[in-house]
Amino acid sequence: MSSTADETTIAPTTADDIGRNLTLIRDEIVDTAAKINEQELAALAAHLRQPGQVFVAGAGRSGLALRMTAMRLMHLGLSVHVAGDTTTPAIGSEDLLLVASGSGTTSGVVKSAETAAKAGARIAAFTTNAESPLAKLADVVVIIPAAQKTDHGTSVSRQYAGSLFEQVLFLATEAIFQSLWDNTDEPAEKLWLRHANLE
Ligand SMILES: O=C([C@H](O)CO)[C@H](O)[C@H](O)COP(=O)(O)O
Repeated sequence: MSSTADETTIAPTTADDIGRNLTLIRDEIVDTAAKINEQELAALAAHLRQPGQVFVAGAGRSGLALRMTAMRLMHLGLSVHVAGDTTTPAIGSEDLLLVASGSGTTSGVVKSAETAAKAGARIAAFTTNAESPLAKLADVVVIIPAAQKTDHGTSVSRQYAGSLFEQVLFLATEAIFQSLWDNTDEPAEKLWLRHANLE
């Protein structure tokens, strides 16, 4: 047994534990990804093809998933910024805010969407909740039918908090990137020229 600083006791973890949970997580991801409306994803992809810069915004792990998306969109040649980064400029009326929030209620994220809307920018949102304040602000919404972060003990997912949303969010944006890329003539070598050379 080991204990963490606040006295949570963690019993030894076996290979069986890990295998069972790999299967659980894989199956939840497959089931949830299959339930996404592909027309919604295509509508969001269409917004990414329009002129203008792309700004991504999300809190916590939702925001981290969108940071990965931002890198791929940059590889495709789009002008992409992450909300909150030091060099991120103001969003304008030509631009797109790509935003993700499982709950659709996280205050900083909703505030970003309100600001983008006031600036006349388009808003594309990923959320679990079609009735959320975030969804209501968005021009295009992709519903990921996963648990929200405070849906403890729900039948939708046995994983902790918003993990399933965040995992499927990542896959959904990977599918969008792959589809956009498929519809270019650009080989991987050309995209790679855009990858950071200061890392
Ligand atoms: O980091 C997160 C948390 O660990 C839930 O799994 C969330 O992504 C963060 O709290 C933002 O929440 P949402 O806006 O509801 O995605």
